Amino acid sequence: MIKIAPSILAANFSKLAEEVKEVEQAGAQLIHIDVMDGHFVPNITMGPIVVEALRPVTKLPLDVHLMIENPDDFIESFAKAGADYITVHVEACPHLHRTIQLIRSFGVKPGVVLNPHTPIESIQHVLEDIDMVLFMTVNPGFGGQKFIHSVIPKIQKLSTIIKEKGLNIEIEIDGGINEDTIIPCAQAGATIFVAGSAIYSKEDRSKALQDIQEAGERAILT
Ligand SMILES: O=C(CO)[C@@H](O)[C@H](O)COP(=O)(O)O
Ligand SMILES: [Co+2]
Repeated sequence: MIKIAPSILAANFSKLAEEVKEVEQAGAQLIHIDVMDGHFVPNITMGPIVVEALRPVTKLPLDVHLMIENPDDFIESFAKAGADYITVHVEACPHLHRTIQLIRSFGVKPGVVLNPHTPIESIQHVLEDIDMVLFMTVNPGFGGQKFIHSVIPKIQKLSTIIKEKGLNIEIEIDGGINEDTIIPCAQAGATIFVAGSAIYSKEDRSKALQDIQEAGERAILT
């Protein structure tokens, strides 16, 4: 099954609650929250108070993507604010196994994010400990960028390893996802797709979301 996680980075922040409710009604399965610190990535966005404010607004899982240095310092705050998934960049975690344990200690599902150039070998020793791998298909920091196709072989490779080992890990894709780019990612084995501008820039968000989801579902049937 193909799940869509709209990224609120592309939403209208002056009415964020309505923007979240709209995509929930349209059939979204998660809400993706992009946290940027101006150090790990060249942009600043939102912190735990936004997660806390959105928690009562939706029943959907909150998928918190931390693009920050020293994520260990903020995991408790995001967990207590209501995150369901917390994903950390392998490039920002010198003690990745400890960070994953810390996330799980708060009852939150841990995930690891790989930048487009980062090999999957960097996470091979934590695969038993995580619930999600998030592949960046743009360089993190901004919405509305162009999808990087060279990530697809990595998705295929990890998907094969997950099947061979019988692991229960979701593969999520983030960056430049639309009706066309979802196709090779779904065929490579990904199941969760973040979409920011491809949903929130459209007048009919419901149709945009459903078109992307249907394109992904068609891709795995053919
Ligand atoms: O994490 C990020 C960017 O760093 C993403 O979640 C973007 O917010 C996705 O936006 P689109 O590429 O779908 O517009
Ligand atoms: Co993201």
